[in-house]
Amino acid sequence: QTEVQWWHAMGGELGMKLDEMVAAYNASQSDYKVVASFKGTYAETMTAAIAAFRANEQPAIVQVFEVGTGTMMAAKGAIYPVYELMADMGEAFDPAAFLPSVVGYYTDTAGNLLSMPFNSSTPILYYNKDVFEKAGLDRETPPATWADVEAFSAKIMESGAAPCGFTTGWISWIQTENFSAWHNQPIGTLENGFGGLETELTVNGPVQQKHWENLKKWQDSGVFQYGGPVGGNDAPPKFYAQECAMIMNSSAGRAGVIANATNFEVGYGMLPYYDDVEGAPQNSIIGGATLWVLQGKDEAQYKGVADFFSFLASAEVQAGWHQDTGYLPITQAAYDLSTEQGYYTANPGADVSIKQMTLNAPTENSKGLRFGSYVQIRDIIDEEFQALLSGGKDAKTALDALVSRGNVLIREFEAANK
Ligand SMILES: O=P(O)(O)OC[C@H](O)CO
Repeated sequence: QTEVQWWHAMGGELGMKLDEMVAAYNASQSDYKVVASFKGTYAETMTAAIAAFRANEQPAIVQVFEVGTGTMMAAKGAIYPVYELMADMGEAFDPAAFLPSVVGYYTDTAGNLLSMPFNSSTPILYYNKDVFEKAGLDRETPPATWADVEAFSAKIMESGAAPCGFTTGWISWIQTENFSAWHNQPIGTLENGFGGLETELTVNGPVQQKHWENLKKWQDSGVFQYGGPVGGNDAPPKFYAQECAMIMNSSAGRAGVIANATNFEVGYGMLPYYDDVEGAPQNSIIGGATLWVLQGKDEAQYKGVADFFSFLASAEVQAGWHQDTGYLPITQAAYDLSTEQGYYTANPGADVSIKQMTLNAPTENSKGLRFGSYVQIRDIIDEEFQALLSGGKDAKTALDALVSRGNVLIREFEAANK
């Protein structure tokens, strides 16, 4: 039996579902054994894999979050592009089976799919229906606009239904990147970096500035409680404990919500938007991760990888993963099967993520983003946001600093990868 190592970043409920999926694969055949190892956050997993590659101790498969794509694409000698792997191993593979918004994110300029789509998400809004009702709000109506979020939060806090209006995961991914796409504002030049390495960040526009200003104002008045840096991992507990009535988080937060929000009813809504911004709401962009194959393994292992990828992409497995976790159904077949199985009818709100992703045809501001060194730029976003919250900088100064510090990293990346 050939062992195939897979390093991943799925903790908590997501990790348990992943382990179940791997066990099902291992039980389904006897040639290969996939060994899944949890390596921490997305950033930690990626750093660990890069270090392991240098020491020739890399796994065959590593899960890398969407913002690591630029870095992985540039690491040419280290990666085994998935389209090449599947062809070399004689494994049938049709990239057209995946949704265009997912494939487009991981395709090179020649149209080749470089990494294996696996867990794509998009951020949505979750709210506490019971708290809404206690506050005299309609329990079936989530806020549509940021003005609604503010007004609903005031009612919730004044009535004593909950001490905080809302919290959020990922200031970078949700309140900056997706916020920009949702309002049809550019994150950077050259189609948010898809058009080439000579790109620059432009995420300090007036719309983003107004939003960061508001987040600071809402933090000061208690309407908003920050979910903490590193992905906003402190946000879900505030929602589960009914401290904050609303949370904006990954659609894949659904698994955690179902497991932990057991004594109140949860409603689902799209991300709020500012209704005075032309073109909003546009569409949200994907997050989550894909599976990258690393060089340096023998053919038997790569055959195992190819076989495992076919298993992961099958309609049954993808539909199960989507339904269990809240990740998007990344193939049309997984969506059709979920529909046929009655999943969306039985779980109202479970399709909010899909509706939001496909609300409008993507513009060059809302296809996603691709910048070099973006993992480090994410850290800069967190740092500048902290500086804003602590009162050290105003929104304009923080966003301007984010852009100029980020652009230095992008220039260095461009110089190193020309
Ligand atoms: O928590 P996930 O897997 O939905 O990913 C969120 C972000 O996209 C990570 O960059």
